[in-house]
Amino acid sequence: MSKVNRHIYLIGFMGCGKTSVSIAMNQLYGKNIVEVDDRIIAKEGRSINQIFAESGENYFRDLETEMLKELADEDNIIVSCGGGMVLREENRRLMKENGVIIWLDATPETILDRVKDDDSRPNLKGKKNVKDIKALKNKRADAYAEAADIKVDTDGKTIREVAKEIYESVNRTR
Ligand SMILES: Nc1ncnc2c1ncn2[C@@H]1O[C@H](COP(=O)(O)OP(=O)(O)O)[C@@H](O)[C@H]1O
Ligand SMILES: O=C(O)C1=C[C@@H](OP(=O)(O)O)[C@@H](O)[C@H](O)C1
Ligand SMILES: [Mg+2]
Repeated sequence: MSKVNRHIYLIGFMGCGKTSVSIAMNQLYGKNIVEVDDRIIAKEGRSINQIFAESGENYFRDLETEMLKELADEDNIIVSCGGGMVLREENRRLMKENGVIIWLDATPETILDRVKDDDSRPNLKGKKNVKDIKALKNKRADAYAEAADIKVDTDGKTIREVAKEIYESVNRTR
């Protein structure tokens, strides 16, 4: 085991299932989970839509980095990241230093189907169509690929199946 601190970081585009899969990993395997978005909401006392509208995306990204630094000191947790966590090189480095990084992926069609009725994501405002999702996903693809240790395609799999696949592949590498 090369890394002392073995968090599991879930990364990937919005709607690929990071939040749901982390909850399933808690239910199935008793793993402690941290939802970075929830920590930010609690710290700020406002929604992500409000934070973006009132303080800007860059302010939100600063909070994400701050959270990653705080979480580095905790013990063996599953960290459900927001979809933009990988955008900063510093964040990718912090995750690499502290655990194994799992990239959850899905096709734009699947993503659209999963996010279409949810208005809690400011970066999807006015972009709930395959073309725009594909474009933003492509823009971020290199960052996800650069960060990831393991990629899991989630199309056609249940949340529990994805959780099981992650659990098994992480244990194989440990
Ligand atoms: N593998 C899956 N199969 C079916 N629905 C899924 C799957 N993964 C996530 N979902 C659904 O998609 C929506 C977005 O999932 P969420 O966990 O919030 O994704 P993320 O945190 O990556 O944005 C939720 O309604 C969730 O129930
Ligand atoms: O990809 C993004 O830019 C974002 C993804 C969201 O998290 P999910 O990926 O869990 O939806 C949340 O952090 C915020 O709305 C920004
Ligand atoms: Mg989420």
